[in-house]
Amino acid sequence: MDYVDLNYTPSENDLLSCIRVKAKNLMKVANEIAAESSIGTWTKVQTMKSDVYEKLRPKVYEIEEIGEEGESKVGIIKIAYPLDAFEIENMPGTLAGIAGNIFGMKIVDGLRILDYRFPEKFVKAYRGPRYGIDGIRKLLKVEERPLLGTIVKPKVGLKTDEFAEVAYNAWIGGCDIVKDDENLVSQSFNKFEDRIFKVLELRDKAEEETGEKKIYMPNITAPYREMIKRAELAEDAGSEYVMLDVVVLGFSAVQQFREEDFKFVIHAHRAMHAAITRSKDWGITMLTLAKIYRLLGVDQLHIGTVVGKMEGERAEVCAIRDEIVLDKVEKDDKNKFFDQDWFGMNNVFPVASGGVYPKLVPEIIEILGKDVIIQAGGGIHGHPEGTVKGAIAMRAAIDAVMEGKSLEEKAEEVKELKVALEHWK
Ligand SMILES: O=C(COP(=O)(O)O)[C@H](O)[C@H](O)COP(=O)(O)O
Ligand SMILES: [Mg+2]
Repeated sequence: MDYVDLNYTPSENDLLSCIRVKAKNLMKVANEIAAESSIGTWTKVQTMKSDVYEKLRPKVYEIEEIGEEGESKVGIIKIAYPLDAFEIENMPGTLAGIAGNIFGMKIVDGLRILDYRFPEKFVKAYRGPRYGIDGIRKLLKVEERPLLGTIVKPKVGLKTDEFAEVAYNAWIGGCDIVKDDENLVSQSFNKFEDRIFKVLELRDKAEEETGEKKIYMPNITAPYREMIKRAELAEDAGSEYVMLDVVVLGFSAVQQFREEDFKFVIHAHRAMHAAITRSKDWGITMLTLAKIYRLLGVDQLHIGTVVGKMEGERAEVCAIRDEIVLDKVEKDDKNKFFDQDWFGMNNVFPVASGGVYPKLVPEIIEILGKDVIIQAGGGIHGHPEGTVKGAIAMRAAIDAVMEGKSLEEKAEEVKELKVALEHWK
C-alpha cells in the first residue's frame, strides 16, 4: 500500500480531498485512487524515481467504513496531496489529476468527491470574485434586503423587441435584475448584438422612471472567442454584468474569462451541474464545485432554494452558502468535511432560483438569510395580471419580510400580492 499512511498528519500546505467510495476492499481502492490521481498507475514502473515518490506522492490518511451496499463496502476516505505535484494556478490541470481518471476505475463501485480543502498558497493563486456581496450591494444601491431578479420567459422564442419589453416591465414592477435564461444566447430571432443594446436602452428608461438602479445580465455563453466578442459588445453597451453558464463553459473558460480583467459582475448559472452533482454515488458535490467557482472568481452563483422546483436539501444548500459567503468555514462532517479558510478572498452572492413564487419568499429568506438574490421566472411572468404585477407581487413579498409582516397582511396593502397568493396557493 504505497499511498496509504494512516499515521500521516496533513500539512497546512496540502490540498486535501474527501471522497465517498463504494468498493469491495476500501484500503485497496483508496490506495489505487491516490495513485491514479497523482503519480502512479495500475502497476509499479521501472521509471519511478525515489525523489518523485518521496516528494510528490499523496497520502491516504483516513479511511472510515460507513456502511455496506450489496457486496460493496461504503467508506469515506481523505487524501492529502503535496502542492508541488500541481501547477497550482491551473485549475483544469489540477482537476484532471484529483478529479480525473478515478471515476472510471473498474475497481470502484461508486466515487463521489465530497469536499476539497484548499491551502493558503492555492487560494492565493486565484483572483477570486471581483466584487463580493458588499460590492454588489453598493453597485445596486440596495443595502439590506434580498435582491429581486427575474428570468425572461418564455426561455427562448421572443423577438428582441418583445424580450426587451418584458424586461422593461419586470424592472418597472420592481425587479432589480433581469437576466437571460441559460439557453438564450444569439438565436436567429433574438441576436445578441441586437438584444444587448435594445434591452439596456429600456433599462436606462426604467432607471429614470423608477429612480432605482436596474441591472441586465446578458448571457454571453459561447465558444470562447465569440464569448469575448459578446463581452466587448456588452462593455460597449454599458452593461455592468455578464452571465456565464459555467458548467457547460468549463473551468478553463471561466478561469480565463476572470483573468481577462473585464470590470463585469460575473453571474454564474450552473446549468448541467446536476449531471455530476446529483447522484449520491458518483460525481462531485455542488459544494465542491461552488468552492472551485469562488476561486475562479464568479460574483454570483445559483445554489438552490430548498423549497423550489430543483433538488437540494436544506443542510446542503446552507453549507454551500457558507462556503461561498463566509471567510472561515468550519466543517460539520455532513456536507462540509474540512475547515476552509478563504484568507480574505471576496465572497459570492448566493442566488436562489427555480420554481420560486411569492408564497415561497419568506421561507427562502428564513433558510438563506437576507444576503440572497431571489429570482423568479414563472413566478413573475405567470402572474394572472402579467409581468409588471408579477414583479410588484414578488417585491411586496420581500418587503413584507423586511417589514416583519405576514404575506397575508402585506396582501391587504398590495392587491397584486393578494392575486399571486390566490393564484399559486
Ligand atoms: O430559469 C430558471 C428558473 O426559472 P423559474 O423561476 O421559472 O423556475 C433557472 O434556470 C433555474 O433557477 C435553474 O435552477 P438552479 O437555480 O437550481 O440552477
Ligand atoms: Mg433558466
